[in-house]
Amino acid sequence: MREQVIIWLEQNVSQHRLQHILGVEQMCIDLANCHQVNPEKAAQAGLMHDLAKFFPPAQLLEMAKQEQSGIDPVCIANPHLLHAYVSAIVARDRFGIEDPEILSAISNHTLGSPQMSDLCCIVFVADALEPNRGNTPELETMRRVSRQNLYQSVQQTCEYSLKYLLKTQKMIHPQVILTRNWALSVAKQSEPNTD
Ligand SMILES: Nc1ncnc2c1ncn2[C@@H]1O[C@H](COP(=O)(O)OP(=O)(O)O)[C@@H](O)[C@H]1O
Repeated sequence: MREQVIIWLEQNVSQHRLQHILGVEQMCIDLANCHQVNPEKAAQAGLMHDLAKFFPPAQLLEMAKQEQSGIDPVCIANPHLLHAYVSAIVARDRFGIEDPEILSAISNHTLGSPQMSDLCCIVFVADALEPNRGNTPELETMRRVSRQNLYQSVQQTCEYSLKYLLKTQKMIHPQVILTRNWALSVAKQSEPNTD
């Protein structure tokens, strides 16, 4: 299955994106081991999180509309945001993934979601923090936190994304704010992992 997905990715995403995807896959495995999550599921979700990354906007909109009636206005304005949701559709229809936890982790990797599972949290933070994202002090600190407190890591990842969107004057999808508020509220209650 992994080989099949990689062959498909080689034909459907850039080399640069494939390196990112493999970085996410590996970081998902590491974080899953760290936070007692199933590493095979985490690896599959990481490997398939960006299947639709290079689908054109019209295709993303069409595929999303076939699954759900109401596409929200921010996604209509920026259909690229739908690549996470559509990647889950491709994982299901092209690769036969039926596990709702894996499909949900793929679907939520860009915006997150309040009450999301630990598997979802892992893919969400690994997408932002895998090694190919760079080695700034801020990213290094965030990587440390991702091993210690998954919810604090989700909070930081949301804030990192929000800072970027504000700085570059991009439209903000409100779901990331809901995710950030949820993660903030649970972060303090969760036990730090002293690994
Ligand atoms: N809350 C948000 N609102 C609007 N755009 C967002 C939001 N979060 C991420 N994006 C944008 O959506 C695109 C996809 O995000 P992401 O899946 O994290 O992609 P990448 O792996 O390319 O960074 C990026 O251009 C990112 O800036």
